[in-house]
Amino acid sequence: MRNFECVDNELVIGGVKATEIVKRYGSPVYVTDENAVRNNYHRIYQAFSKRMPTRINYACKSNTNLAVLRILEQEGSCIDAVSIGEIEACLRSGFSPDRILYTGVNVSNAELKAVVSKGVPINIDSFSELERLSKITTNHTISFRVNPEVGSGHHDKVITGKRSTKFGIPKHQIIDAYKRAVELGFKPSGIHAHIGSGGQKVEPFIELIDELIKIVQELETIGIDLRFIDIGGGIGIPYRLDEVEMDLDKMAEEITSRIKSKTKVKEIIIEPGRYIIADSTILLATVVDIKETPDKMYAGIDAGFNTLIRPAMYDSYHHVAVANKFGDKAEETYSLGGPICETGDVMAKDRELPKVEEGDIIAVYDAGAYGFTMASNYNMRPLPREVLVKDGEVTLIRESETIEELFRHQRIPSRLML
Ligand SMILES: Cc1ncc(COP(=O)(O)O)c(C=O)c1O
Ligand SMILES: N[C@@H](CCCC[NH3+])C(=O)O
Repeated sequence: MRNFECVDNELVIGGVKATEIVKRYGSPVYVTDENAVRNNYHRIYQAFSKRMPTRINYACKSNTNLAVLRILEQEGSCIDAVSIGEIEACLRSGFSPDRILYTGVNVSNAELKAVVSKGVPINIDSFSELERLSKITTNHTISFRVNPEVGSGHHDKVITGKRSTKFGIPKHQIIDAYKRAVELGFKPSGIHAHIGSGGQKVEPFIELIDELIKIVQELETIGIDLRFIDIGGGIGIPYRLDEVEMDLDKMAEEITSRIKSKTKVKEIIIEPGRYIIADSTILLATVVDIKETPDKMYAGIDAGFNTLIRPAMYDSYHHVAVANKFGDKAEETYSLGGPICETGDVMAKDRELPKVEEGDIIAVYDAGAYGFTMASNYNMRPLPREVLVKDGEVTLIRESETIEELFRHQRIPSRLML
């Protein structure tokens, strides 16, 4: 969580007052600070690259805005993509196919063919996918995702590495997968696992690397030498004031020292999404309604789980502040309800805030990862704008949808028009 500048009692991001942004672009609006994205990328890249050759595959499912992708392309990042749509976004943003690694789950033949045709390396998730790919081509760069039976994450729904989840090749079958790939004519280049998202502890990553190293060593004894180990993403960030950042330096040291001393592997890949983009972005919303119930004060805002679903979906905590009363002391406890017709549509529960009035601007922190990318049109509400701020300048990077656009894919059969 970032410490934002306070000027004239107002929250300032990237040199621009939040109120100015809302005046110009309306609300709700996602605001991304370009310098923060660049700095986050550097921090994680440096932590690992000073120890061994490192590749950052930014997990673009966290935020696929093309401007964000351009920034990361300029920084030298590579990409973790999960769909042909994400691949297309990255190609359009200037990433060459070899800078993208496709890790799908339950991949259809149509998608496999499309990924092959784009020349993007494939990280295979199942025996079925391997066999189906071999019928399309065996002249393609592949690696395997293993289920390491090590899991971690901020919520049960986002822990991927536990035994028996839908992800990866079961640990006890992974050696056979490599043998089969070689038999089919492939030359597997690496191994991948992802334990889950948003964990704040280093230990699961150490457990993971120990598991991956055991597999790599066994492969080396049968003559299959891998170029890279990809430890996936999942590095959490402090969403609460009293949380501390995970010790990235310790994580990097523990992992890289083991790889270097125990395997022939030459490169580590990390796939951070949240770490790079979450705290770069705030969501600005306007207070439209105040309601006092017998037990609670609600401040009603114009952003609900259609705009940011994490609180409703995972009970996630996002820090909130009144951007136009940024220096004021807290006076009352409010819950921030959204405009969606569901009881669970509460962005923030029981927060101590300055006196909130209609027209105030609420800043929802750490909204850059899995914010816009998980937004929806539920209740027929158009998707919001996104803007980029840098050194006092604001640029629109996504226009909001219009009501008209909500109808563009619907068709009414003519017989219903009679
Ligand atoms: C395969 C893979 N890699 C990387 C990530 C990125 O995770 P995070 O945003 O927690 O770093 C995800 C999402 O959990 C993922 O599924
Ligand atoms: N969407 C989740 C993270 C899951 C990442 C995708 N594997 C979140 O908002 O925390």
